[in-house]
Amino acid sequence: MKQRTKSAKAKTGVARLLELAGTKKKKLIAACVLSVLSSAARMAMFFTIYGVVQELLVHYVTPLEIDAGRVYTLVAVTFGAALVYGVCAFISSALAHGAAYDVIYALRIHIMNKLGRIPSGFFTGTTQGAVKKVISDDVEQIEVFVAHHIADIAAAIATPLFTLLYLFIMDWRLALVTLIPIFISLFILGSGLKNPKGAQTQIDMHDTKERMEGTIVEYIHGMPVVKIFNRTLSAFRRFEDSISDYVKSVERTAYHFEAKMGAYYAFFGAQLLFLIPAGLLIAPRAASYADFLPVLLLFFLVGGGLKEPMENMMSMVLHSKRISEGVARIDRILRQPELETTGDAAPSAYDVVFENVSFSYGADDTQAVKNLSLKLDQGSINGLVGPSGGGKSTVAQLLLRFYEPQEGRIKIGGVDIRDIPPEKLTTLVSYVFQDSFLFHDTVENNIRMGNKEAPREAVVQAAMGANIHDVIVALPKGYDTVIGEADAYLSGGERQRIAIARIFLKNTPIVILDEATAYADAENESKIQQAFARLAANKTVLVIAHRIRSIQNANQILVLKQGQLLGAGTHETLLAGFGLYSDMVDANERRDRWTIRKGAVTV
Ligand SMILES: Nc1ncnc2c1ncn2[C@@H]1O[C@H](COP(=O)(O)OP(=O)(O)OP(=O)(O)O)[C@@H](O)[C@H]1O
Repeated sequence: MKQRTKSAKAKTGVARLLELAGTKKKKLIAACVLSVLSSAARMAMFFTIYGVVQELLVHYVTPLEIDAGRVYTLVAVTFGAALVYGVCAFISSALAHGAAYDVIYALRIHIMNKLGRIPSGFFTGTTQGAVKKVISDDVEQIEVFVAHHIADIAAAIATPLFTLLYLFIMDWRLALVTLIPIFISLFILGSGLKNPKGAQTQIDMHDTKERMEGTIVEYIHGMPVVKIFNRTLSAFRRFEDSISDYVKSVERTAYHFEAKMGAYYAFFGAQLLFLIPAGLLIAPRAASYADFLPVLLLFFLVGGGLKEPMENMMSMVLHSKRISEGVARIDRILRQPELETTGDAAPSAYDVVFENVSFSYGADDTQAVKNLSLKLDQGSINGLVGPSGGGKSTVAQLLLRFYEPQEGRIKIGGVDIRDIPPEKLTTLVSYVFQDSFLFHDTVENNIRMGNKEAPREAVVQAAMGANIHDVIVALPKGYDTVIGEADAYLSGGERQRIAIARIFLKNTPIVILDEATAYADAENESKIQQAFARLAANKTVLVIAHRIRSIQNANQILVLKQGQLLGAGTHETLLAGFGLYSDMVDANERRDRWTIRKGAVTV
């Protein structure tokens, strides 16, 4: 495994892409061989046609001497070559496409598996967008490359090589003349691509395109906020500006390459321009006009035939930079450090201990948790309170190993969580997020996320425990209703109760509830509170709470400020002896007394 990572590090660009495509090499090699064969058959047609033309021209004054047998054979071979060309091109393309889809399927699964092993803290808002781009766009680019370019390259190298060899044998002078426009056009293209200004215009074009795509996604996501604040026009202006920036960068690139690309295309197909004068010069010196004319015609024909494979090669070279960037982005994910597990322990007790834990999100960030030590007894309910930004969510995420602390240890039942395999840890700790994500799937499958093997009855029991069963059965298709489809609208509190049902079904001995009542209305809140009370029975529970009311009966309340534990105790002991806590309680009570009367907020 280590060796694989080492060799993976050594390769970049197309070489790395081929490595990623590794398992499909046989199909790809077969596709390349068939592509070369189809190209060879295509070129062979030019030579057989040349044979026919030669036969007819040599005997144009004595038609009776035409070797009909040779002509028929050549015509038959031409048809045969056309057939070989068609069949080989078809099978080669089918194999390359098959390999490409296999490769991108395997690659997407590989990336998804890897994502499962990366600490969850990796997935912030920004990385989510980047990961989405890698899995959809970059992997898709690879499909285009594998399906279309790899086999083309084989043909693009083999066909001109063999053809030119044959042409040199036929007439080396005309062969050299055939090469002149190709070399001139390649030189023009190369100088255009190498020019730093040209390279910069291309980079700008890609950057502005990415910015435009980002703005489009942001604009659509932020549409409700834009509307609420009536910022449609200004938001739209930003969106419009990003499109116009992109258009301008495309224009700049087009202007920069205009003359060069024009010259490139003009020369690339300009064999006749050079062959006609060369032919006129050589013809008078040829041994026989009837012998030379078919050769010249052959060069006319084949010169054009050389164009396509070489153009494919050019297009591959032009695309290879984008492919390299995409492969580098895929590798950035594949090379993310994974959660390291140092043991295979399974704790038999479920108390939680933080021992001198310190953590900061980045090297330059201040510590979100500072030398924190705390204990949650098995089967106890613990409230975690403190000012916003105090580190409450960070503590919960450290217990889930979303991040690794830089110092200290976290233990469950006396076992360091680094010694517990991640798949085991998820069976010990569950987390009800503030904003739980529901998949576009049936209600039943969404609850079953908690336990894939659970029978329908267990799913229903869990929904009952979470106080959501009645809402589910009232949906158009009950438990089979697909969440998010027409007539299957669920309120925020209802969605949260579905998330709680998941945790019921998962039935872990340790549960973290993150401000789960923050958005609920009074009715929802009491239903959620009941659900929590049932869920918490006999479990070690950590409630991250903004409402002191919801945790004032907890066995222990922990007060966290700027990442430090400032106090721990019951509601009563903290109230009696800890100023910050009583201030928080006062503030909470004032907030809970708020009423809105006749449009005025009174305290
Ligand atoms: N992904 C992150 N990257 C960098 N810093 C972060 C990240 N998440 C949180 N922080 C910082 O860590 C500190 C603690 O944040 P945390 O979310 O744990 O506090 P909190 O007490 O849960 O806040 P709140 O009650 O507002 O949810 C804050 O200064 C915050 O800005």
